Amino acid sequence: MALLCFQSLRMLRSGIRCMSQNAQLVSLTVNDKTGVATLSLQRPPVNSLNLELLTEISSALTEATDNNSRGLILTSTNDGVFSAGLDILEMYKPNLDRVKEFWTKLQETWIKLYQTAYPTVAVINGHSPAGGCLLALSCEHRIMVKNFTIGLNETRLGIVAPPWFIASMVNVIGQRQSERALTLGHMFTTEEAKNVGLIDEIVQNKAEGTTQAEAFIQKFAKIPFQARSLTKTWLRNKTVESLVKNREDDLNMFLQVVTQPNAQESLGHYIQSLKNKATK
Ligand SMILES: CCCCC/C=C\CCC/C=C/CC(=O)SCCNC(=O)CCNC(=O)[C@H](O)C(C)(C)COP(=O)(O)OP(=O)(O)OC[C@H]1O[C@@H](n2cnc3c(N)ncnc32)[C@H](O)[C@@H]1OP(=O)(O)O
Repeated sequence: MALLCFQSLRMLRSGIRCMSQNAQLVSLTVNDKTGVATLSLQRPPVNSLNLELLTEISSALTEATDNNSRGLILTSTNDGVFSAGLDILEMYKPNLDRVKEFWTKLQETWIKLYQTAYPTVAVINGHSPAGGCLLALSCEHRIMVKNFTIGLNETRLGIVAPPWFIASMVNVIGQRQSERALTLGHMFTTEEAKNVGLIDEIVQNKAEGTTQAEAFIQKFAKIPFQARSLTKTWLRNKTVESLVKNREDDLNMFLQVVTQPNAQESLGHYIQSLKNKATK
């Protein structure tokens, strides 16, 4: 409690204000001087995206809009893992009602993040496989700390990246590079990701990443907000519409693929291999 008060006091002095008071799995703060919001994922141990975390991310994105944020930095409180992607336990031997809600919330969160009116920057301060990579790809600018990995590795798990995951990558690195990366399930090192254009900047640490992210958002200070946001909407509309118009089909396809016995078997082996690795 004392620590909380001390932290709040320190944040107030530096002009950082806490939003999302009820959130537990994310923190949302805003810098009152710049109007830039920071959304930090904080679901230990690896920010895997379960229904509850997705719900909090989605609410925080709306709150940043309602608060007229000038920009948003997406990052993790865990220096080591940005996000481990979708929580595999949501997809393994799933409860049907819950897994439907989970996928629908994932769709909603992606649509919101992909279309925010404000500029978005991912400060990728750790590994970022699969759904973690999707979050980063949905931002407008990606800054990554050295010595980590990022990519859409679904095929390695025996599952398939849905078309909107694929489109998010194609829009950033193009068809040829995406085809190679996705079919192999390749995880790029920070250096490789920079070379292929998957990320825009390499930094030494999160603090440097945050400074660079603020500088990126500051570039838009003199660009009229609505002109910018409408341009972004039109640039991204085709990609988003392809999901918006087919959400039910996408959900059904996901349920069909993920409940296949061979997909369940692959997920089961994968969970076990992660557990074995963790206990070594
Ligand atoms: C139109 C429709 C098309 C069809 C759709 C069909 C199919 C569905 C497509 C679904 C798409 C899925 C995308 C995904 O995001 S799948 C998830 C992919 N994620 C991964 O492969 C990452 C796995 N994790 C790791 O590689 C590592 O954990 C790490 C992120 C590099 C971090 O390493 P480290 O810090 O060393 O941590 P540990 O490995 O020791 O893990 C700690 C702890 O966390 C558990 N865990 C890790 N990742 C996940 C996860 N994604 N979900 C749930 N749990 C995870 C791990 O098991 C350890 O647990 P214990 O402490 O209990 O042992």
